[in-house]
Amino acid sequence: MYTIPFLDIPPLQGAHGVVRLPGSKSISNRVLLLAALCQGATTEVCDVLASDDTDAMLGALQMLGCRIEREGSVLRITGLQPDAMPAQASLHLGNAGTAMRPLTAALALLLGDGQVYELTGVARMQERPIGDLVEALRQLGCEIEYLRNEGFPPLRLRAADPARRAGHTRLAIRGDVSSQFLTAMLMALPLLAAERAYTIEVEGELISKPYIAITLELLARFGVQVDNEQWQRFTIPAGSAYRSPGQIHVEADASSASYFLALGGIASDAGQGHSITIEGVGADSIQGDIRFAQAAAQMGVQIESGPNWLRVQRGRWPLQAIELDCNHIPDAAMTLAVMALYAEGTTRLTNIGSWRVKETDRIDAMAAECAKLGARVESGPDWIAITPPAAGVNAGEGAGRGGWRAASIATYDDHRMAMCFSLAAFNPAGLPVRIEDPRCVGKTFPDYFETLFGVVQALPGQVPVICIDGPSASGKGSLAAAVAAQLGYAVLDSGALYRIAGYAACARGIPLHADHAPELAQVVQEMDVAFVGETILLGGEDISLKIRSDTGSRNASLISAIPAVRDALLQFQRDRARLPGLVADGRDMGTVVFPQAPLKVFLTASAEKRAERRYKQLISQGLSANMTTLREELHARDLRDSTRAVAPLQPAVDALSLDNSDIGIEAAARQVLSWWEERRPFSESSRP
Ligand SMILES: Nc1ncnc2c1ncn2[C@@H]1O[C@H](COP(=O)(O)OP(=O)(O)O)[C@@H](O)[C@H]1O
Ligand SMILES: Nc1ccn([C@@H]2O[C@H](COP(=O)(O)OP(=O)(O)O)[C@@H](O)[C@H]2O)c(=O)n1
Repeated sequence: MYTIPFLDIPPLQGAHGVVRLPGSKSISNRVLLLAALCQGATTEVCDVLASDDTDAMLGALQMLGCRIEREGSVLRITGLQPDAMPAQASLHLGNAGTAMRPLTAALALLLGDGQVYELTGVARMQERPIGDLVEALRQLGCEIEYLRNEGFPPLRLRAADPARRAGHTRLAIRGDVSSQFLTAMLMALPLLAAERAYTIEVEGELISKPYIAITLELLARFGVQVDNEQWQRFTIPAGSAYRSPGQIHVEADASSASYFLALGGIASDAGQGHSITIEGVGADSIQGDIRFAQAAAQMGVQIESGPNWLRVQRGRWPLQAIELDCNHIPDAAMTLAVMALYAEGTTRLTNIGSWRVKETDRIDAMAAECAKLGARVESGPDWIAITPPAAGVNAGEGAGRGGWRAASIATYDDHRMAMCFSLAAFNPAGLPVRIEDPRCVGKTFPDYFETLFGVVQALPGQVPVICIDGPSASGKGSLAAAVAAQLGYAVLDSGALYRIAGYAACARGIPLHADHAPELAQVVQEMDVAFVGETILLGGEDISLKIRSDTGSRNASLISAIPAVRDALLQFQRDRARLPGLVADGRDMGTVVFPQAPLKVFLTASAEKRAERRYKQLISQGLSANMTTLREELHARDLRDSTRAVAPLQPAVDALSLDNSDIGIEAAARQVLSWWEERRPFSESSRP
């Protein structure tokens, strides 16, 4: 997961490969609660989603006394025993609607005398309505107080008054704000239905029926058969009780699949034999969002499917604009809005009023961010219409007047905003896209960007590379790591490669001399190197520290002067340029390996400072060091590195110099990041 302030996605071109998606959030949180409501029984839940929202549910269940054991991808959950639940509890449910609503209902019915529970969440959760659910529960005699604003969490629950509850077996609930209210009641009422039936009347048109279908399907798997009369009246028969299915499998998230269905339709060129295969969810899914596939197909995407897989390719191109009532796919419909950026004509999505009460007001958010990209957007209380930017780059100010603009996309703490807008990186203008606060995908798909980068290709030469070259111990490695951490980029420590090469050659007894160039190049080609975090393995042997010794440094400097060795390492280094970007440090990153890099830094520090730093570094690593020999060695190495015939240490003509003798690593990183920012197109162009 990228836990950085923003993630820049370079312009992308193609997509091909296989993705396995994480478990469905809707199924995971329902199953976790249902398993917890099977008193005393143990349920094995396989492939449950690991995310912020499921963590919120699991944390709450654990606090209530539920036993939860994890073994690989299986969670073993032993149901709550009401008499063993704590007298008081305060549950923080983040921004997880799928935890807040059903837990409110189930706990309101479960609480016994003297028990008092408080349920709260993040600020946005405190703006998400829950009044209709509370009203429904109050019809059953439940005691629920609003602790801040009427109609919104946080809530305080106390035991229901049995006298007031008696005789109430019918209740009404609104169905037109959030289907989660009905889901919550459907999951809670079986706790009361041992002796009498309960009936729920839905007031108003029921939105998001597919989510209710998931609820009913899962209730059936846990032994409760609900009678569904036309989606308007639901009866939980007398004698209902939860029974653990023993084991249950969570299918992959169909809403998450929408991004990859769109991706294939936008970027997997069938002519080149490219496709995106999605594993873990398929045609027989119980999730309503699987019907996103039909909407995508309507826009021209080619989709094949089987029981547990989907395969997708680009069909019609550009995509076809559509007009669609999206009530059946409220979450996945956001992906259609971004696909609309690649369609011919205006796409109009209607009946999406529920977008306004989700993680953010998604209609406003979607409108604002599509406009930043240059699209023309209109919207109303429950609809949005998007006309894509013209194909070129927008030179002027203002949205909707011309071509594409490089935008910094605000994500409003909404995972779906972040995932949707990653697809804007395929814009025909070849502009990068900045996704602010990419960590928000943790709500349902923590590794979304990693999964995306695993199957997409950047435009040739468009993976950003920042080069940091300079003399020994000037701080290149530290600076590269600090800059890369801020941007979510990988690091190439090219010096380590020469150190490893020197070590490998010595281990084979080959003199580090130009006379042995062919054998040395051969050794380099055969090196079996693995980088595991900070650890470097050569043929399985941990050589991380050994190559940092004085001898390791000298050997690296000697072998690196041999052209055949440098040639042998060239492609390997270039191949490290991977999405979303790379920071490369060494001697010739800017001059030889990545001559086209958009930012090259030549890092220096005084000889005295460098010797001191290296001395301290070696001592702290437990290696021996002597200041006098270190100074001499550094001097000799600088001389050798900068006077050798091939790829000598020297600044690239377009490199920026940074002397960090008197500034720390953080200040140096700030300087490099500010140079980098100057080279990014977002600051001028993303003003709406
Ligand atoms: N700006 C700085 N100020 C103080 N110490 C630094 C600075 N930059 C790096 N160092 C320290 O100097 C040592 C050498 O830095 P390193 O990044 O390994 O240099 P290089 O990769 O250029 O050989 C490390 O112990 C590091 O913590
Ligand atoms: N791109 C590079 C990186 C390192 N090298 C060589 O490899 C040696 C060790 O590199 P390093 O970056 O680990 O050295 P330090 O700066 O850490 O002392 C250098 O002295 C160079 O001779 C190179 O020739 N080209």
